Amino acid sequence: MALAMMREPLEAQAQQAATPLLSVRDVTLQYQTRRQIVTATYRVSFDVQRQDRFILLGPSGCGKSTLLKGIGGFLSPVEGEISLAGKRITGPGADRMMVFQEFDQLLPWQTVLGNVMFPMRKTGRFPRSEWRDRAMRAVEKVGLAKFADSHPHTLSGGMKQRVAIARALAMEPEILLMDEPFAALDALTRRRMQDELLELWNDIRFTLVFVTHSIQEAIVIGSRIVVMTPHPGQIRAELDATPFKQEDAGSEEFMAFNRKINGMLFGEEKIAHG
Ligand SMILES: Nc1ncnc2c1ncn2[C@@H]1O[C@H](COP(=O)(O)OP(=O)(O)OP(=O)(O)O)[C@@H](O)[C@H]1O
Repeated sequence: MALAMMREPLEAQAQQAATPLLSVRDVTLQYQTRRQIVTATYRVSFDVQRQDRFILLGPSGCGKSTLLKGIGGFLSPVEGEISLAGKRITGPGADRMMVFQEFDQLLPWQTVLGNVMFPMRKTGRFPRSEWRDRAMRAVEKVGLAKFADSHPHTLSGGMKQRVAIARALAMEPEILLMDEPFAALDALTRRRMQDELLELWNDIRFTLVFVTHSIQEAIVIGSRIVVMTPHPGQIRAELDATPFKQEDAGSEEFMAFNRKINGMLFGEEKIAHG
């Protein structure tokens, strides 16, 4: 009897472990404009497991940002289903936090700390007494403790992105959604931010869905890479990128993997000549 009672939670635990954190099933996403219906993604399916660094890679206009909007709950599929931990996503929620490319995603009248506390205030996710400490810990994690009382206009682009990342992670979301977060940075800062994001991941092991159209960035950041076709976006391939690190970027294996993805995106001809 006791054993039978114990079995149920174990089975429930096993089932939870087997359920992907995020499941995207046959999802078609569309925009209705005044003149026409634009199909951004067509019957896209993939699963994201806990602690994945999951990359959506594809040419401009293939629907990467639209998929993030769908996962964020800002756009509903016209076909298919997106679910988080087995529950259908029907709208935005604090369990999914987004970081964008734009530097102006911060509130200019709030300090760094104020910005990081803002979503806690808005959602009441944690007790009020914890907001400041939680925000400060996140600000420290991204190396901005000295700038906690500064306003966004006094910060560099990279620092603003760090604040946006701190603000998202401070909410302890189930998934961090990043839409080309480093695309507007100079090459050196971009590389540093990639390293820092990976350090943060090593530390906290969050689940990440990251949009980029840089093959190099996808390989460096990702544990899994979904390669999408041009408009309307579909899945061309799903690849394992765990063996590749930033420091391997010059290796033959890394370059061969890069060429393989390049071929998938731009056709075999480019591989032969590239
Ligand atoms: N608000 C909108 N209204 C109508 N069509 C839209 C809207 N936003 C995006 N689209 C269209 O949906 C398709 C997918 O756009 P999306 O921005 O998701 O692509 P993307 O892969 O993120 O591109 P990029 O890499 O250039 O950001 C494109 O054809 C785009 O023109």
